[in-house]
Amino acid sequence: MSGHGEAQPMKSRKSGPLRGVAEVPGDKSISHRSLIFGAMAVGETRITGLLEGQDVLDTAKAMRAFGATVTRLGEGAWTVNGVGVGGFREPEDVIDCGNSGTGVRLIMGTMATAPITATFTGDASLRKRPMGRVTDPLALFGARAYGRQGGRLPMTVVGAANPVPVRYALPVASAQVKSAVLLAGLNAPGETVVIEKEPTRDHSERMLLGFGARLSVEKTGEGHVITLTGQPELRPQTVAVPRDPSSAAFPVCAALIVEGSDITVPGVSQNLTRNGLYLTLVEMGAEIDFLNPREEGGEPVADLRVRFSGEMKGIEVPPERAPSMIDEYPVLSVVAAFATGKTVMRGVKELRVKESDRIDAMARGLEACGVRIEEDEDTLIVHGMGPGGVPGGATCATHIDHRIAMSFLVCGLAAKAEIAVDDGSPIQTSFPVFLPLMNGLGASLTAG
Ligand SMILES: O=C(O)C1=C[C@@H](OP(=O)(O)O)[C@@H](O)[C@H](O)C1
Ligand SMILES: C=C(OP(=O)(O)O)C(=O)O
Repeated sequence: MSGHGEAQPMKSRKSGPLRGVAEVPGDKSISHRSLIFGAMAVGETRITGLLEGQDVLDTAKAMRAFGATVTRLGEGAWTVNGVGVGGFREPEDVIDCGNSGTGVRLIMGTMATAPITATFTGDASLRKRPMGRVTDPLALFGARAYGRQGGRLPMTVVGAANPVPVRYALPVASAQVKSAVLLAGLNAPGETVVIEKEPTRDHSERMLLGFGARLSVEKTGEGHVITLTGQPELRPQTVAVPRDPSSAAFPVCAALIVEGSDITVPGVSQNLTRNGLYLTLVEMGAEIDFLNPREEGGEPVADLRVRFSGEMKGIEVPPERAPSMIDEYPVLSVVAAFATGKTVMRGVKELRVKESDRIDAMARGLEACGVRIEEDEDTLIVHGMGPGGVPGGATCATHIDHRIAMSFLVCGLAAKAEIAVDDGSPIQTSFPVFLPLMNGLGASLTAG
C-alpha cells in the first residue's frame, strides 16, 4: 500500500514489572525470502510462521502480480506455486511495495534478468530511499532503470533479455543489495560472484542452498566471496519461519529497563549475522540467560530469559558489529538512556537511509525526553541517566518508521512521565501484534 493510512497516535506510561512469555512473530527477512524463492521454484512451497505484517503482505501481492500463485491457508500458513527461475510474467500494474526496502530491492533483483518491464513505487518513506545501490549492480547484468532524481521510486526497471553474469564487490554492507545481486544472478548463465567485506545477514545464502541452488561461500582476505551458479531449477521447500530477533528486541529491551521484570522470549535467533544487539546488551551488564539452544527453521535459536537489569553501563559498541544489529540501534539507544555512563555507537551512517533517518529521529526524540545526545554523520552517542532516570513527557515523531515508534513506546514504559508517538501505524509493517503482546506482559500502551 503506498499510503500508510491515517496517523495513529499512541502512548506509553510507566509500567509495573513485565512478566510472562513473549511469542514474537516470524522473521521479516526470512518471510520475504520464502515468498520470493517460492515464486522462483517449480512446484508448491509450504510456509508456516510467515510474518503477516504489511511489508510481507505487499511482497505476497507482488509475487502474484509476477505470476506466482500465493495462497493463505490460515494464520502464518501459506503456499506458493512458483513459476521457475526466469519465469516471471510482466505485471499489468505498478508494483507497490508499501514501506518495505527489503521487498522492493529483492523483487527488483529477481525481475532484472527476466525479459519484462515493471514499475515500482512505495509509501512516502520508501519513495525517499536510495535505489541506486541496487540498480547500479543490476545494470551490470544488462538491466536498465529509470527512476526519479537520486535513484528514487517510482522507478521502472527493464529486465535484461540476455543477462550476463556479474562479479560485484558490495560498496556498502547491505544484505538487501547482496540478495538483489544473487537473485538476479539466478537467471544469468554462468557464475555470479558477490564479495562482501563485512558479513551481513546470510538468509539468502542459506535459503538458496535449501531451495537447491549451487552456491559457495569462501572466506578470503577480501571478505566473503559468494559464488552462485546461474539457471538452476529451484526445488519447492517446506519453510518454517523462525521468530524475528529484531522484533524480540522490543520486549527484551523493555524488560531490561522496567523495574522488577522477568520475561521469557522463546526461539530468538542466535545466527551470528543477526545477534549483535544481544552481545551488546550482555556487555552492558544485561541479565539474559540463553536457554535451550537448538535449530528451528534452519536457524540456531535459544529461549531468552530476561530480567530487569538495574546496573547496566554504557559501552562503545564495536563498529564492525553494526551489520549484525543494524535495525536494533533505535531500541539500543533507549536502553542506553537508562544505563549509567555514555553509549557510543559509531559506524552507523546506514541508519540515515532506513525508513527514516534513524540517527536524527532517535536523537530528536530522546532529547525531547530529556536525554543528552551527541551525533555526527556516522555516530550516535547517548548519555545515560541511570535506571528510571529518563524524564520523558514528550511526543516523539516517528517519520513513518515502525522501529522509531516501538522504541519510543518502550522508552515510555520506564520514563518518569508518559511518552506519546505521533503515529504508531507503521508498527503494522513488521510487528502487528506489538500492542497486545506488550500489554499482555503488563505494559501500559494505548492507541489513540
Ligand atoms: O535483507 C534484509 O532482509 C534486510 C537487510 C537490512 O537492510 P540493508 O540491506 O539495507 O542493510 C535490514 O535493515 C532490513 O530490515 C532487512
Ligand atoms: C530497515 C528495515 O526494513 P526495510 O529496509 O525492509 O524497509 C527495518 O525493518 O528496520
